[in-house]
Amino acid sequence: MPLTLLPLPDAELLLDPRFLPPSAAEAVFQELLETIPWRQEPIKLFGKAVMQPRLTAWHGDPAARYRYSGLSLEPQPWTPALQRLRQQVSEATGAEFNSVLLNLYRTGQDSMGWHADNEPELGLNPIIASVSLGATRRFRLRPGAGMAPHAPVGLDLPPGSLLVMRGPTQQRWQHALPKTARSVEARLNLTFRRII
Ligand SMILES: O=C(O)CCC(=O)C(=O)O
Ligand SMILES: [Fe+2]
Repeated sequence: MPLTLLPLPDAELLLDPRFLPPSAAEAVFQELLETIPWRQEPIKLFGKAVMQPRLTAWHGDPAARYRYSGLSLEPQPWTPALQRLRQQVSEATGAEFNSVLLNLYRTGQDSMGWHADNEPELGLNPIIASVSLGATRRFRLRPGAGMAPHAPVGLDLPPGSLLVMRGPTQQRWQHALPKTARSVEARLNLTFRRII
């Protein structure tokens, strides 16, 4: 299936809900669960170290160093599964990526708060390609500071889906992966990025 442009003002958001066929999505989900060195990292919140409510990993080319919420992350090397996914994502988007941030949401209580991926290392209008595996969770978007009001947007991201954020999306919008009270299995998300 092709990537389809979603109608959101001041954003370029494209979705292919079936980027990977179900069997391939399930296979790579299991492979990543078993082969990625998952860690729970602290972040600094108002000067205090707090554990992130999810597990993470950071892989990429050796030069793709990244500062994220007060952490300086050294990338781990590409694994065969990550290399394959990077190649497939590049073919689908026509873009090159030198790193990938992985997030593992173990239960509905794991989450990611409101933010924009607007770190200087990503450049002004970055392309970020997000692959989702495992349980379907709802991804949310809301206008950033200084933007015209807009109702919050919710997007269910099924396993094997590819969501592309590019153009002004990170300058104009924020996104989050909220907790859910529903009982859900683990979800794994990969955001392919280009660190400049
Ligand atoms: O889990 C998701 O879908 C979002 C992850 C995200 O926003 C990020 O890694 O910056
Ligand atoms: Fe993000």
